[in-house]
Amino acid sequence: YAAVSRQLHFTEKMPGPPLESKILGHVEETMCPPEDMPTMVSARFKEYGSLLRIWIGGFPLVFIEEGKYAEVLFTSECTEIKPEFYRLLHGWLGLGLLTSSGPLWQQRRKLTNPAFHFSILNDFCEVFISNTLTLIDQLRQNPDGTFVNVMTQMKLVALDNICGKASAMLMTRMSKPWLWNELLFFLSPTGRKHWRDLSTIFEVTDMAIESRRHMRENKDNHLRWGSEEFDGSQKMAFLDLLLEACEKNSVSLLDEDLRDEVSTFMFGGQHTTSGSMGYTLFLLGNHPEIQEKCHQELDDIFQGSNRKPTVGDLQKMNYLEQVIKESLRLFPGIPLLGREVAEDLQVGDYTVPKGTVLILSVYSLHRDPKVFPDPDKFDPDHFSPEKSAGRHPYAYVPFAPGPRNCPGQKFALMEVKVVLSYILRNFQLESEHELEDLKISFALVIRPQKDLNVKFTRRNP
Ligand code: HEM
Repeated sequence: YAAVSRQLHFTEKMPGPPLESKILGHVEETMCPPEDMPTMVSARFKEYGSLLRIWIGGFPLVFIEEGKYAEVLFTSECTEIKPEFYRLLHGWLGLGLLTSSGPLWQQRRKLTNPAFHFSILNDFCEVFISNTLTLIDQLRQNPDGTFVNVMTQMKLVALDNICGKASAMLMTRMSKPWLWNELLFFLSPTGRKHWRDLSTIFEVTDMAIESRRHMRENKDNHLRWGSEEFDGSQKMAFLDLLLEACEKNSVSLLDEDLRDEVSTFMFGGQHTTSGSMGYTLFLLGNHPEIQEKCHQELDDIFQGSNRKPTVGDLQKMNYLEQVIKESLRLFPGIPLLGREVAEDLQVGDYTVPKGTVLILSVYSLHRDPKVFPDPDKFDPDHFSPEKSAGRHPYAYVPFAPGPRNCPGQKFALMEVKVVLSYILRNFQLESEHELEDLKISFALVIRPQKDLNVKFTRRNP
């Protein structure tokens, strides 16, 4: 009670909608369906400014949308804790890297960090290329001139659909406070459906772990990673790092822990990346002049050859990189980032008391007209070297800065570049809908409300 009154004391001073009931708080925000969330959040910031508080079920939430506030959030040592609402993901991601906090998170982060070393990334380039060639073959099977939903097409494995549903469930659950209780949730029809989706996900993750374990046990099966012998290599993908740690007993990892981490990487690595590719294709499909500049850049690099890209080629795709960054600005994979404040924290003129949840709306931050003039326009020049120079370092944070940033960001950028450059070398894109007509929802990831249909017409590289 003392902690709640203290939070009330400090947060009452902040701008925000009037508090009619301290118990229920701002129920309309809680009950807001995911598709109304972007409008609701923007309207609140417009009304109260770039720092505001709301109360939900007796707890304050402080929303922020400006680079200077984001800087405080991500540079403070007391903001490594994931808020209570991440608990709603525990049934799926358990206490994996994304959802855990404290010493457990520190240990796992340290353990998996080497999996993102640049030498590992370079090895992955080949994997991306071979998957993309399959995708290009699939796209070629669509007759020229038919529209394809790019979000479905970019989901390179069917499982991603289920991951999408499981993540959307988090928002549905957040909008129905009676489903926050685990027992009530799992007794409800929505909860039972969620469990069925999760068991499919778990079947696949368990299979992946088992088959990798089996491969490791049969070292004579010529299993190689990159160019080095598998068991003598320092270059290991993340699952190998975890399995090796289990074999050497250097950390204690139960089968459930392995499953949590595999699910976390599957969710973190797949859904966000396929989303970024889908939005970028859609945006290029309704901006022919920008698409033409990408074609030009790629034609200059490949000179009419259909050879595979090298890591060096990818580094030369500067304009395509600007396009990808701009697409992540407009549609950041994770639109809202939450952190619990472990100590009182001074944010601007206000003290955010210990235990309060701070939520950065990355979506609103990235559309700040003071930083990105004409913020709703798709303009890759926002990321030209000249325009990027001197920009507030926390004005653009699609991968979240600070100690809990995305470990897979380089991996993701490389994957997106490989896939998009291949598609652009082979096809001309045309989107069915205009950018202005695109409505999005805030699930755990950002989702389009309608299919993003794009026409792929073959072109000669
Ligand atoms: C365009 C693609 C991606 C975007 C936009 C993205 C974005 C993010 C963001 C914003 C966070 C912070 C989440 C939070 O604090 O709640 C995060 C965390 C994370 N991401 Fe990514 N991500 C992408 C791709 C990837 C990939 C490819 C992987 C793995 C291969 C990955 C693995 C993770 C993990 C494990 C975390 C949790 C890190 C921690 O809490 O220590 N992500 N990502």
